[in-house]
Amino acid sequence: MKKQKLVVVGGGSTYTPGMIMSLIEEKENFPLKSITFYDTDVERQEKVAKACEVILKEKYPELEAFHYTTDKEEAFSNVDFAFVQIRTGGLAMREQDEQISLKHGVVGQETCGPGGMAYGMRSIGDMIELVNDIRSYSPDAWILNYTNPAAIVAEALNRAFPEDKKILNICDMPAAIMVSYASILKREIWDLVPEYFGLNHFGWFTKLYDKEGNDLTDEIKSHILNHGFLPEDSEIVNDPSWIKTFKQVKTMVTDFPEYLPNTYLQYYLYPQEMVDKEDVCNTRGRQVINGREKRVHSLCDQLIENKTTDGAHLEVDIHGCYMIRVAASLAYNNGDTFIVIVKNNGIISNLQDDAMVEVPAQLTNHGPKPFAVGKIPTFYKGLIEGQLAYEKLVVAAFFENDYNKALQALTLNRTVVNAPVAREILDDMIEANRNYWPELNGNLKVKEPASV
Ligand SMILES: NC(=O)c1ccc[n+]([C@@H]2O[C@H](COP(=O)([O-])OP(=O)(O)OC[C@H]3O[C@@H](n4cnc5c(N)ncnc54)[C@H](O)[C@@H]3O)[C@@H](O)[C@H]2O)c1
Ligand SMILES: O=P(O)(O)OC[C@H]1O[C@H](O[C@H]2[C@H](O)[C@@H](O)[C@@H](O)O[C@@H]2CO)[C@H](O)[C@@H](O)[C@@H]1O
Ligand SMILES: [Mn+2]
Repeated sequence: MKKQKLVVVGGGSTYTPGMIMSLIEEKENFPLKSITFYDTDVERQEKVAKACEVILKEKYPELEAFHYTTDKEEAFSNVDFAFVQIRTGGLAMREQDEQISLKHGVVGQETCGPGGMAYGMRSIGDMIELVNDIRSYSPDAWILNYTNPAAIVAEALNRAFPEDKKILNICDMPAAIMVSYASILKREIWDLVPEYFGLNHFGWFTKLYDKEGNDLTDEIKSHILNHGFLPEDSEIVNDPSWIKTFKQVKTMVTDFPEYLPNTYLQYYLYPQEMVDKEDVCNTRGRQVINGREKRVHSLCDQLIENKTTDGAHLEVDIHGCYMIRVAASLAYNNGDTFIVIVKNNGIISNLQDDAMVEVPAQLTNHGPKPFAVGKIPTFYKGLIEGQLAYEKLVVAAFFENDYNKALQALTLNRTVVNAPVAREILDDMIEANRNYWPELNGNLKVKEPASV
């Protein structure tokens, strides 16, 4: 097997140590020659990189090189794979997105509703720049992207690079849900074969089989209805916020029993309930700043100080393994099936061709070969088309610097609906994102005529 040269973009991410542990776990499936970290934040990356150096020395001695850099040429020259996981504006801007939305009585969330729009408008520019940079040094590398909001990033990258067949956007949420299915069924996640359709963070499992073709869907549904649903992946198993989110799946299956929902649908189907249970001073972004970020940074400090992994709490997680198994299937033509984000082109036959949909696809060295979904029923089609229009309008607002398209987008979003509220949120988001968003023109609010 050819050994791969990998660059992790966003080397300072809180997910990087988990990714490194997963690369070690998966070294037989995806053997590496070299790993380089690239980040724009020297200090943030250095802490994580120095810790990863300790892990790699002990657990990946056969790795020929490990570097970290803020120099694009050094990072992107001659690589086979780029794993991209950046967060433009950092977790501080995530918290602000969530708080602005909640102050207007609307869902405050990283990728859903106004938070997703604000984050999307921040991510797009950096992602386009990164793809251009990677392509100028490694024209043939696979670019696998986790950067959120993946739905909006995928739409924007498809618009900016329509001919580039080696960019693949993915999300770990369907896989994390499948980890819970696997636990219910007392099986391995990799033995399960899903049927799934939707947009990113907006989809449904229609069937779940094992590799022998046995249909396990009803067993999962009745388990959820009778015993509820819980997270099982190591990263989230004990996280109270994720536990609440997974528990909400029972309500969704009770109300809409036809298919098994992605956890993110809770924000669109029960927006008021989601707002009511939030604390504006302790949004999810704040919980991550005080939780995962602190935990990862103190783990890094411990590794750097002790120069050994002895006594360090290091875990493999589905987030890392999923990206790596996707990469392995592309690199070695394995033809394994994964849920990924691709251009519709008839996969969902009653949805427009240019939608970026999330569906199962066989991954070979020629890229994803998605399986046909066929016609989807009216309820799902209606929900998806509204969300798709919102996503496309956000991307159009970015590319065309168009205030009115941004306003249309927010008004269409199920978490907002009221146009005056959409306008107030948009204006607050513009103010908060002055350093990140392009300037939007054409605010057509008609002023009251002056009285005569
Ligand atoms: N698709 C998925 O299912 C999925 C799952 C988990 C996380 N994510 C995404 O992964 C990303 C990382 O999340 P995190 O919580 O670890 O964030 P983080 O802020 O801890 O890490 C992101 C890193 O990216 C760096 N960065 C920012 N802009 C950059 C740029 N232009 N070039 C290079 N580096 C840059 C930052 O300095 C930081 O070190 C986010 O976009 C998050 O939403 C996606
Ligand atoms: O609120 P956060 O920052 O904890 O999570 C936001 C991300 O949530 C999903 O990723 C989960 C993933 O599903 C799970 O397996 C594990 O690895 O944790 C991740 C986050 O904790 C979602 O798919 C991402 O898009 C979100 O960014
Ligand atoms: Mn995701």
